[in-house]
Parts: sequence; C-alpha cells; structure tokens
Amino acid sequence: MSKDQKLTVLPPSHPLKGRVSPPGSKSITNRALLLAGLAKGTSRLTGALKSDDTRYMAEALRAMGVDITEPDDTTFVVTGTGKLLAPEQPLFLGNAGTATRFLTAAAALVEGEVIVDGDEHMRKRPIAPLVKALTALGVDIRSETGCPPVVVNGTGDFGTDRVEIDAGLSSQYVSALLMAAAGATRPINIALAGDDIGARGYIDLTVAAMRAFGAEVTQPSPSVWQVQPTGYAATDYLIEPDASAATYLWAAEVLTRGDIDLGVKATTFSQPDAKAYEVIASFPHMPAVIDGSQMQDAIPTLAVLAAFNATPVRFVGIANLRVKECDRIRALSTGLSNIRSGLATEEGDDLVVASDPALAGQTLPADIDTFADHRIAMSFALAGLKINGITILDPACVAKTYPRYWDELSSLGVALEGDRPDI
Ligand SMILES: O=C(O)C1=C[C@@H](OP(=O)(O)O)[C@@H](O)[C@H](O)C1
Ligand SMILES: C=C(OP(=O)(O)O)C(=O)O
Repeated sequence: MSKDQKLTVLPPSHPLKGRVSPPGSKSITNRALLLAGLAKGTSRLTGALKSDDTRYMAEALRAMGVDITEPDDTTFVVTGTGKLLAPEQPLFLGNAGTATRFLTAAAALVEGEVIVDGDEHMRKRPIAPLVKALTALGVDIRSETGCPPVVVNGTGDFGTDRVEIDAGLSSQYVSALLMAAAGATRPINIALAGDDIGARGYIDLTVAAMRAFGAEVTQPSPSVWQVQPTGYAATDYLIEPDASAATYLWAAEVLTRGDIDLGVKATTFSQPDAKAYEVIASFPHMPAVIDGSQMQDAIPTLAVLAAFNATPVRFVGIANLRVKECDRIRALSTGLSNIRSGLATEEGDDLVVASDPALAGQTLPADIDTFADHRIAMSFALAGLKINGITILDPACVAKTYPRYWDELSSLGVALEGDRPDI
C-alpha cells in the first residue's frame, strides 16, 4: 500500500543545478477542462497538468458526455456539445478541491441528478457556503454534512439572477459560481458577502480563463461580478506552468545555493503563488512577518524554508490552511517540531517558525507525517536537502499535482532512499 511507503531524502553535497520544467498549472488546467467541456466544439488544451486532480476532473466530464482525448503527456483535446449530461454514477473527485467545487456549481446546468463526492479528506472539506449560494440561485441542492457528498438536481438553469457568496473559507466557491453563471439564460450577479477574501488572484485566473473561452464578465465594483449568458466557445488554450510547483524548485535553489533553470521567469506567471518568489529570493533574510493570504499554497514551502532563515518568521493570514487537503498549520507545526522541538508553534491561526540556520548539516532523524497532503510531502523534502534523516511518509501523495516531483529531484542529483513511488 502506498500509504505505508517511506522515502528518505539525502542532503546533496553539491548545489542543485540543472533544468527542470514545472508541470502545467493545476488551477488553470481544471478551469480550462471545465470551460472546454461546457463549450460546443473542440478545444485543444496544451501545457496541461496530468495528475490526480486533473484526471478526476477529466473523468467527471467524460461521465457527463464530454469527449476528451489525450494525444500526449501535456495535451487534452476536449469536445463538448454545449451541454453536460447527468452522469449515471456519483462523480468521484478524490481530494481535488477545484474539481469538487467547480462541478458542484456546474451541476446546476445539467438536467437531472448529479452527486458530487470525494475521498475521506474531501468529505471533511467545507462546501456549505457554496450550497447555500446555489440554493439562493434557485438550485435544488443538498449536503447532509456541509461537506461532500452533495446532491444536485439541476434544471439546466438558475431560478434567480443574483447571489451573495461567503468566500471566507474558499475562493473556489466564487470561481465555481462565475464559471457556471455563463451557462444561464440571463445575466447573473455574484457579490462577495462580508470583507475581502484571501486568494483573490484565483478569481482573476477564473475570469481570465472564462474570457478566453468567450465569456463576458464585468466587475461593477471590486466585490461584484456580472456574467452575461453567453455560454462558452471552444478554443485552443495554452496553460502556463504551475507556480505553486515552482516554489519548491525556487526554494531548493536558494537552500543549496544552486542554479535551477525553470525555463520560465517568476514575473511571467499569472497565478497568485508566483508572489512567493520574492520572499524566497530574500532567503536567508526573509521578512519577520509574512502575510500568506494571497499565496496560500506557497506557505508550506515558505514555512520549511523559514526553518533555515537567519531570523524567526511569523505567518499570518493563513487561517484557511486549516481546511485544505489537511490542517496545514497543524501539519507544518507538527512536522517542524518533529525535526527539532520548538522549531514551530501555532499561535491561534498564525504559525511561528523559530528559525535555526544551524540545522543545516545536522543529523536529525524525523519521520514526517504528510497527512496524504502533497504540499506537506514536497515542502518537507526541502528540509531533507539540508538535514540528514528526513523521511517523508506516503511520498506518493505528490501525485495530486506533481507526479514527477521525486523524479525531478533525482534529476538534479538528489539521492532518495526507500520506497520510490511509481507514479
Ligand atoms: O481556485 C483555485 O484554483 C485554487 C484556490 C485556492 O483554494 P481556496 O480558494 O480554497 O483557498 C488554492 O488553495 C487551491 O489550490 C487552488
Ligand atoms: C489547496 C489545494 O488544492 P485544492 O483545494 O484544489 O484541492 C492545493 O493544491 O494546495
């Protein structure tokens, strides 16, 4: 069983140098797959990510009548009819937050029943605010627990044309509503309830992808979006590399004083996590306080890097890391404290990393529980570049977004001992 596998990362004796291309963006691939699936005609998505999360999205669309072929490792050719059909079985989406949230809203455009479900982790990730918003839009939808499974009885349209969404727990609820809204028969207004939200950059990604597939979205005010009932037009779409995946390579470079060519400049990404580049480049003088609200998926990378920083780092604005693939604040504080007692502490929803440059070169055997979370596995592997004895439990969990992660580290000359997952 892959869950019992263990992989020990051996610190390289040399700076990491070479060329590694990060995979395609998970966020953009899953948006493009859905939009292409909703469009009538054939779209060619290139530079795409092939991983657990995007396979779940593609499989779900296939189950709803979309034809998807995969001519090579980075391309999906998607042919839609302009309409998603009711699937015969529940849609199983693993722990893919994007696929789960986006398809829950898109299910309103299906005539018939759609059951959206995921694995035991996804079944603990909140979806009630999205269910509430879809109910307000006149959709017959229910979830017993506030998490998947969600049962949607769609009519192919929405019953009302304006909705408020509380996106405090996840920006994906807004993205989900926006993408589905273009399939309605009248303009839909989507407004944020309450204050601004973290991860706003993901909403910008959504709007950009929608526009590329022919949608018309305007923003009458910063927290309100109006979506016209255009539907989507099939198009060819080039997906940029994954900025969150890039953070591990940027961090590996500064930690080993190496030179890793990603083939793409940090300034050219449109994804929020590219903001982490500047912080990584400031190592070993990272800021004393880092606000993670607009680069949430990069926090595991930054927190492990902070352990080797010259001075302590407090991470703020990260409360919703508690409802990601696992409670990431807990997983980071547990893993870092497992390496050296007191290395990280939780203060409310802040994470404080004590920082200890003297960790480098030490032998500190630690089995890191990844809680099946790809980002915990990938970020703690970085600690293994500097400390002897870092063992990653369930290393195959990187398959969620970066199946080639261990291969890429190897290609840079990092020795890995133990169960090298075959993914
Ligand atoms: O819209 C997206 O593609 C994503 C939004 C973020 O999630 P939340 O909006 O749930 O914070 C991010 O953590 C996730 O990996 C991808
Ligand atoms: C939070 C993440 O994923 P998702 O919400 O898409 O499952 C992630 O990839 O870090």
